Amino acid sequence: MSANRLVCEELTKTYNNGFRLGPLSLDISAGVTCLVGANGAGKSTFFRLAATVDRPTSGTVRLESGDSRAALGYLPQEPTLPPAATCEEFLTYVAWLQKVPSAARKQAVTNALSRVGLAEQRTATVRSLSGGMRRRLGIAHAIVHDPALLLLDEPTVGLDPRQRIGLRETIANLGGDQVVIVSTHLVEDIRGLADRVVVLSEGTVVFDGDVAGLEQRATPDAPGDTDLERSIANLMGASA
Ligand SMILES: Nc1ncnc2c1ncn2[C@@H]1O[C@H](COP(=O)(O)OP(=O)(O)OP(=O)(O)O)[C@@H](O)[C@H]1O
Repeated sequence: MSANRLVCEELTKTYNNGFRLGPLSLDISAGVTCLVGANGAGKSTFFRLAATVDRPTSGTVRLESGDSRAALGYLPQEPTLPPAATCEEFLTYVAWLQKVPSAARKQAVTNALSRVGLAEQRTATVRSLSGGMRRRLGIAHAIVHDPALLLLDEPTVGLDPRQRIGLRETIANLGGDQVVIVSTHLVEDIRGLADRVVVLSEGTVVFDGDVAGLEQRATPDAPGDTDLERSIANLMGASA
């Protein structure tokens, strides 16, 4: 049985513009966790620390993995995809980079394409894909090596409503024994996706719980059309 967890202990990151993330102490287990916050709340900063592409000012973040699988898949906010490559060529290259053994590479690419609903686009070039398909290819690139921890930074930004629904279904189906963390500031993403919601405001955790618990935080005077919108509006202003 898998026991994958992302564990943060007193994690902080300070920038010289005065912004400070944390201290965060979080234990995130398998399933989909949505990291929610207004622009500048610290979501991408957290992702860069969790992906170990940036170092904390203090504290620790580590993946505790119950098996020996590859550690990390990371979809940054603006992934770079090679326009002239086909989906298959690109993912085969990524699988090689991620040290998927050559005998298993073809199957890994097939699995990743089918998990994101791009099986029929296998031989299509990246430049011929729609925006939504490119986002899904970005996710395929993050999951081709079946990582224990999957970090998706604002995967639904820039998509039309239909594409967002499709992508949410793709992400919801990933779940399983992976720790999946999705950053978003879109309320409908949270409702469609989250097993757990962590709301950040100005670098601090102001809510950590499930969607039902989040809805209970709504107050009638807050802006928004639903309890979820009203509670998030409240929380985003919480540390202001
Ligand atoms: N490399 C950096 N150097 C200095 N300051 C930074 C750096 N990266 C982010 N910041 C600052 O840290 C704060 C948090 O930024 P961050 O990008 O983590 O927020 P975010 O929640 O991801 O926002 P958005 O939704 O706009 O992407 C901001 O004040 C930002 O200006």
